[in-house]
Amino acid sequence: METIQQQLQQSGDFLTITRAHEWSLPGFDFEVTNKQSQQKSKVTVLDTGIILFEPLDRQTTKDIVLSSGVHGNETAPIEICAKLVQQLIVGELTLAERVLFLFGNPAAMNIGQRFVEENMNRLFSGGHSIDQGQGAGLINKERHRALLLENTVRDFFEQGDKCGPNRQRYHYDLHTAIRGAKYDKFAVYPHTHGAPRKKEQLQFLKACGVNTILLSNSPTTTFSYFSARQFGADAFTVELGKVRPFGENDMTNFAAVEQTLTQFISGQALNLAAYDENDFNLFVISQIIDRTHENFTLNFADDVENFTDFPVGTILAYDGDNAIKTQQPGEAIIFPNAQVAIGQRALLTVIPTSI
Ligand SMILES: O=C(O)CCC(=O)N[C@@H](CCC(=O)O)C(=O)O
Ligand SMILES: [Zn+2]
Repeated sequence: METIQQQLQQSGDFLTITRAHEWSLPGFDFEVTNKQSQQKSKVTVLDTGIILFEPLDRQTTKDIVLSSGVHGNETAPIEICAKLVQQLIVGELTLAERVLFLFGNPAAMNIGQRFVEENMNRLFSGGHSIDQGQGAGLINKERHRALLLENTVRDFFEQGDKCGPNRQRYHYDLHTAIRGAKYDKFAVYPHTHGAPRKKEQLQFLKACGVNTILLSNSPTTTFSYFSARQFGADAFTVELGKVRPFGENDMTNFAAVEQTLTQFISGQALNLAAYDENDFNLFVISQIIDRTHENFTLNFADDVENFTDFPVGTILAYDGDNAIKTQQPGEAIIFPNAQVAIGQRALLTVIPTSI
């Protein structure tokens, strides 16, 4: 019978293998040879949904994490990453840098849901071990998985330091949003604790088709903030459109991100456009509204899009008896979700800004 390794080497289809092993998979490694250049790379499967690519016998300067499927129903980024992984395994894509691909929550993918028991993107920076309403500690599989992802990213960046000097660390955590949006693709730039925001990163995101950026100014338990804060990585949550089931994404919408990630991984020149603030829609997060009551309701329709703004004083939501209102001109809604667990973020508001 064909082993999992043989299956992977022949098909390159790591996503199917990952989905067949929801919570764990014994590790293994092998070498691949690029069909054009004949350059060799090492492929290491560390666990289910966790696969590392390392160039052999050549210098690297970048350590790149590409994560997707931290929310199981956000399929477009999973399909984009699965294709890159496949191309690398079958030797059709040049590898110039160390790249770690993470498919976050395979069990949630299989049920077509955001999560199984708990929203994994609230479980980083130790969120996996604190009481968020259901008890403290590693009380469910998603908490174990978040800890594994944390440890994997830590090991990846630390190992990178042994691969050469002057390294740069990156983590793009790819998502799609529940609602449609006035700006189809956008990114959250995590809190930098005073460090300047990097225009070059915004230029890179623009090349990916993402020119709307939300600047966060507070710590969070998201995956991108974890990598930025713990390891000094240039890290972003990148929203690539709207949630759709597997197979229903119009992949032509993702040509720019696919091409830019391909160039990035394979060391091709990116030819980034010069930074011009007029090319971007920049917002800063204004209010973070948590659901603190059982009866939490949004005061606008389900089809109101992300980035819709409301006049000052508009009631956006009721948290129990507390009416939550817009406070500033141009204040717009992002990620509204009345169904989140009590204690979790139910809505963000943003206002236009500049850097
Ligand atoms: O559309 C929604 O309501 C959620 C989409 C999503 O998963 N967004 C991320 C953003 C993470 C961040 O703020 O960096 C999330 O809510 O986890
Ligand atoms: Zn998401």
